Amino acid sequence: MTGVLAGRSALVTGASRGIGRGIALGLAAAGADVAVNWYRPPSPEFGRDNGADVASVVAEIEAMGRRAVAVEADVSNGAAVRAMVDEVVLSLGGLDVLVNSAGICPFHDFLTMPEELWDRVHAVNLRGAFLCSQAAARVMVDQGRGGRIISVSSISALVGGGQQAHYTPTKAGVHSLMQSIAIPLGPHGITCNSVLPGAIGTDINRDDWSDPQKLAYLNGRIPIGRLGEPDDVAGPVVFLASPAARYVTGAALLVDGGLYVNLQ
Ligand SMILES: NC(=O)C1=CN([C@@H]2O[C@H](COP(=O)(O)OP(=O)(O)OC[C@H]3O[C@@H](n4cnc5c(N)ncnc54)[C@H](OP(=O)(O)O)[C@@H]3O)[C@@H](O)[C@H]2O)C=CC1
Ligand SMILES: C[C@H](O)[C@@H]1OC(=O)[C@H](O)[C@@H]1O
Repeated sequence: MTGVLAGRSALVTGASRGIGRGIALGLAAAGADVAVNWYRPPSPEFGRDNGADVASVVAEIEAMGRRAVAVEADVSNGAAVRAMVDEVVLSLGGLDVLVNSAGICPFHDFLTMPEELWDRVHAVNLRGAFLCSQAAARVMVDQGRGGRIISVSSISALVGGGQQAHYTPTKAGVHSLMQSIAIPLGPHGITCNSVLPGAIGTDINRDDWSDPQKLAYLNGRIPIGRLGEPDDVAGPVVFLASPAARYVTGAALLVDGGLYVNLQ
């Protein structure tokens, strides 16, 4: 879908690596200028500093002839999110597409799960999607030319995970958020949808999938015959961002190679 997003400005959260990075590159390949969100943790115990990763994403987008800007913000922090959106509008001249991709999933047993971990996963995954969607929607409404809000939910919105009692409710919540905000934003020409990726190889599941048995099990359940890659998610997101999807709102699109339907 080369060029379908020419003249559009997009913000992708959590775009320093993984699925968000793939989406940022996909939107740029379709013609959009892209703001690349990343998060610098306050100290190493909260994660690594991925400043170098985000610089390489910006460079790749610029090499396609598109404008790109790196915007640092913790998506769970309302003031930081609103400042980020202001910065995007200043840098790119507006905002037409928001993709909520930032997310965390520190696997943990349910019985010993600390409240703080539950709160942090909800803050980044669900509160972050709310804050970014609200800030972006305010700009889109003021601009008066419609817009697109697309959230990366998950197959985990539909099924459980034994080590993911904190995570799966956030992914169900993210899709539910898109359904609810599709209603007030529809009259402004802003569509709100979610994509539900299945098993996509990124840093988020690197440790979990280091177990060869688990990897073989997952591979065996996917009718398409392989795990997903970030670029597999980018195509459906570009579609939802494109004029072709103008009448699609409040929808959820599984992007899982058939994993969900393959019970036996
Ligand atoms: N991989 C999979 O199988 C699936 C993933 N998903 C979802 O896809 C999304 C992306 O995950 P994936 O690419 O796999 O994971 P990665 O761990 O590779 O990437 C996570 C991204 O989120 C960013 N991030 C984390 N915390 C924050 C924060 N507080 N503020 C801003 N950005 C933050 C990271 O930024 P930084 O580099 O700066 O730390 C990074 O760019 C998540 O929402 C996840 O739930 C859904 C279904 C399947
Ligand atoms: C992090 C997991 O491996 C991954 O995230 C999801 O949302 C998928 O359902 C997988 O569980």
